[in-house]
Amino acid sequence: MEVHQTDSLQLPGSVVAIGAFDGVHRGHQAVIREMVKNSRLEGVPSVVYTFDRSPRSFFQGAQVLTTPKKKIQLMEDLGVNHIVLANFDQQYLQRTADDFIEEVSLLNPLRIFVGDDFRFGHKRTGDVTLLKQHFAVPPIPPVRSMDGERISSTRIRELILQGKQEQALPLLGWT
Ligand SMILES: Cc1cc2nc3c(=O)[nH]c(=O)nc-3n(C[C@H](O)[C@H](O)[C@H](O)COP(=O)(O)O)c2cc1C
Ligand SMILES: Nc1ncnc2c1ncn2[C@@H]1O[C@H](COP(=O)(O)OP(=O)(O)OP(=O)(O)O)[C@@H](O)[C@H]1O
Repeated sequence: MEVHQTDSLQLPGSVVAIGAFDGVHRGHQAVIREMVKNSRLEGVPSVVYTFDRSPRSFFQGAQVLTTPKKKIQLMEDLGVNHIVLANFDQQYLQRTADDFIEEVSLLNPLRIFVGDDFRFGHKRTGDVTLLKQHFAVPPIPPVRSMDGERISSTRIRELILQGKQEQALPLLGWT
């Protein structure tokens, strides 16, 4: 697996998943597995586009579940071919939604895997409706825990803060 900075990777075809993926929890794993499976079927490389720091930690000071190093290792274990690791800093977050679409276009994605609530670009102006005007975006079914609740990084952070590690760890699914 190769790790790239922003704007440095160009591919003639690919399948891409985008997101913070903090914790690489069971929901993230399902998305990435589906993306890797799809890339193999299509015979193109799989790419995860993510950030060195989760936007939620940058803006809201949220606890970080996985360091970039751990995130990269977990992605590698899932069979991902390329990671684009953007430095999520003041300069990067000024990029507009169109700038982001232009960068992702360098990967020539056949499909982009993102959830319905995915936002991108300065002040979160880009959404899935805009992304769908440029790329094919298949639906992603939510992965839920036994109690029926959607697994999320936020929920795992809350459980850890409440000292409920025994409930948080099974949601991560790699410890
Ligand atoms: C180019 C770019 C610029 C962004 N700028 C902002 C921003 O100005 N304000 C903000 O709250 N989030 C910004 N974000 C973060 C997104 O809102 C979102 O958290 C991120 O794309 C990860 O998506 P996810 O939360 O679905 O994993 C930006 C994201 C990208 C890719
Ligand atoms: N439980 C889940 N089931 C299916 N897809 C998921 C699940 N959780 C996250 N994803 C998808 O994984 C990608 C990355 O998501 P993201 O990093 O925003 O995770 P999150 O757990 O929702 O984070 P947060 O709680 O911090 O918002 C998105 O495309 C999102 O839709």
